[in-house]
Amino acid sequence: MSKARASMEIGSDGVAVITIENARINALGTAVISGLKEKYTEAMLRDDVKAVVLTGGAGKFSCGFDINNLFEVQKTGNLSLLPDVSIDLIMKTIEEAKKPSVAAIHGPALGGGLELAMGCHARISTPDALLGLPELSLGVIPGFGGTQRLPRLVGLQKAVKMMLLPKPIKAKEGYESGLVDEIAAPKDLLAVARSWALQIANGRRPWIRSLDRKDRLCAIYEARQMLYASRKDAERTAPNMPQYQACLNAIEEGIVSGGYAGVLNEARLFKELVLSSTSRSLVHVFFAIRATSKVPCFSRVGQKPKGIRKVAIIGGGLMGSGIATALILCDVHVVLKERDPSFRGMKSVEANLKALVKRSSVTLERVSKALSNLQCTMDYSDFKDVDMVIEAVIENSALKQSIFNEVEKLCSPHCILATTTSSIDLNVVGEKTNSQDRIVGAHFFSPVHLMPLLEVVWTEKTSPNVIIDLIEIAKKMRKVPIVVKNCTGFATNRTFFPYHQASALVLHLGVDLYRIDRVIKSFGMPLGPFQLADLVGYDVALAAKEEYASAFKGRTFDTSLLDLMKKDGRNGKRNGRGYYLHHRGCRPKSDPLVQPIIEESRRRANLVPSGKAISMSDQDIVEMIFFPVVNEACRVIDEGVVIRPSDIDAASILGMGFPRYRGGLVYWADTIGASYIYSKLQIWAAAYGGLFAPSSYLEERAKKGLPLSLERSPLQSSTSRL
Ligand SMILES: C[C@H](O)CC(=O)SCCNC(=O)CCNC(=O)[C@H](O)C(C)(C)COP(=O)(O)OP(=O)(O)OC[C@H]1O[C@@H](n2cnc3c(N)ncnc32)[C@H](O)[C@@H]1OP(=O)(O)O
Repeated sequence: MSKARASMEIGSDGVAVITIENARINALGTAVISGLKEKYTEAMLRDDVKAVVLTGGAGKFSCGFDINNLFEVQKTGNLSLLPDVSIDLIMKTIEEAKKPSVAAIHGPALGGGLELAMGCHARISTPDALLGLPELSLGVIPGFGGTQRLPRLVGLQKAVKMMLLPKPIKAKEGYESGLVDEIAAPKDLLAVARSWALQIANGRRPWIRSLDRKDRLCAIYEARQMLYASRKDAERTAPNMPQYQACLNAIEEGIVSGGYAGVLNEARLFKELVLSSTSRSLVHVFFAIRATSKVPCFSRVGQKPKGIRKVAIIGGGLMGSGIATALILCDVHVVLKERDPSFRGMKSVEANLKALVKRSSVTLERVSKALSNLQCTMDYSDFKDVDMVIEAVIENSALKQSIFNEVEKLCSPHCILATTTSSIDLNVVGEKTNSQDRIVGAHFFSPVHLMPLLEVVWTEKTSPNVIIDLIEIAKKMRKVPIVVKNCTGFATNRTFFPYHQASALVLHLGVDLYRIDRVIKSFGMPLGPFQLADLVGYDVALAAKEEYASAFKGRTFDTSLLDLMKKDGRNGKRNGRGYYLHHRGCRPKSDPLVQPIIEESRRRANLVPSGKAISMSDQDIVEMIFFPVVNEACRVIDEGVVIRPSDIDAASILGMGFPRYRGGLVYWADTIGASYIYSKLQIWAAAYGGLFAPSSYLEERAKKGLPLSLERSPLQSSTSRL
């Protein structure tokens, strides 16, 4: 790994090329920032330098301020660890310098990286460049002048969109919106940038300081109207995220009081936000998500993935067709085996792709390329040269066993045998094969082509090579892989099974169903538990309930609610009648006719013999529903089902929709404290039984005053092999 620094090369044309160099992504850490300051100062002093080209090494411009530094500031609370980049480096040293700078951008120019480029007097970019200000996703706002320069370069509307929906744009869009001045082929990038720099120095092109520009800004009253609308939108779509309103305030201040005042105000707001709980949570999530694929045993032995190019999928149902869609979109050749000659799976893949085009997630060109990777079949003749088979048939152990028994004979001895089961023991699935070392679980979340999580499930017999290959393919599919040990429900579903049970219990204590959904939604979940149950369907919920009841005896809450709902002809969204009434194209509506069913279920459960509803605050509801979930997460950690506690944070956000700004389930629990959670669970366990019984891990952490997220040392860990 190269040293973090800025290097400088001075050409005979009088152009100094200053290059940001920091590992793979050129993060702007303190060494790079002081290096840039030093090289710029030298370039300004030297008579043989007429102009500067600023670029990044290793095919990337810069992915922004080093997030490790943000974390350090949050950990210590020491704001003086933040270097003065905005005023000292970008404004005074680059933008107001006596020699012009041109940014030569390739690869990502994100956050502080793009802000550096906007401080230059022109920007040349290769077509592959990615330009964006994703700071809001870290709970802060752009802090190197981005809230001021971007609107001045691309106009207010575009700038607000780029900051609030922090999805980077490509060079072409950057050029069309005025952010990029010219697009150059990678081989010509430096030459074109040099030529621009010299032309600006010679007065043959305008010397433009972005912060001084006014031509792209609209009148103040118009800007205020636009920002007001964005504020209203953000109040709805990003509640509990102060960075959205702060960003809009920062932009407005710059429009009203001018760029310099805007930059000063932005720096002040940035510092406030860095120390906010939202930013701390989001920075934690940034690292938690990236940590999931770091599996200690692989780094120890240095295993490398073999590369999966061709995959066979058995079953073209919802799961199989979703996996096929995701794979062909990342250029993996897929053989989709179906039983039905009408190839319904193929039609579902086409429908998935069509929906993605409608959402503007993919282009038609990409769709036709993806479809050329798909081959449909009804037999196993094309399985000989596949690198991996993914079985995606119904949850039936005998069927799965016979499939793998057959497939084992047809495929190469190195072919990975993956099952999508969410409930059957992997050892049982592979029982009829001689290839238990190649059997692995690929637990996708539905809809597969949209959901970002993949649980990679291993047994004692799974070979580490197989796991590393699955991690690799997950990353290729742009999914976050979480490596989990084989157990009922794996990590995510198992952790969240008490969520539904506790919600039902709260309902049976007399709390209104729709209130529970409202409270949980305002906590930040995308849907309340009962609306979710309608969406998933009752058969799935009933099957899961049975499974958990037998796997985790004495820890479940038994009610007849779902049976009564089904008896009344209700099956959730599937037939339009559940806890809610579902009509196509309309929001789900509460249904008063559900109340007698609930009453009957309450009567049977007899949790409150007096029949008088227990009075609960919104906080009580949240705690009673989520603390048992935290408790189960403790067991999952303790049993070594996940590699590290933060894997649960990533899984809870990506698989279950736990609010990202709360940092994930375990992180959130630690903000409350193990001992409080433990004491609450003890009280509820005494009153309502095993669903709430505190786990030994929680008890230990509570009594020792330790956070739940504190990792055990490897020697103490109960993780057996990974
Ligand atoms: C003051 C300023 O306004 C504030 C800022 O600039 S805040 C920073 C704003 N920038 C960002 O948010 C960019 C964040 N990074 C990304 O979006 C993506 O990492 C990327 C598009 C650059 C690359 O994506 P991808 O190729 O999938 O690789 P990814 O796994 O995400 O990252 C590779 C490594 O770079 C690290 N990394 C990425 N951006 C980083 C950053 N800005 N600081 C520190 N590390 C960073 C990741 O942690 C990861 O490290 P690891 O290998 O040890 O896990």
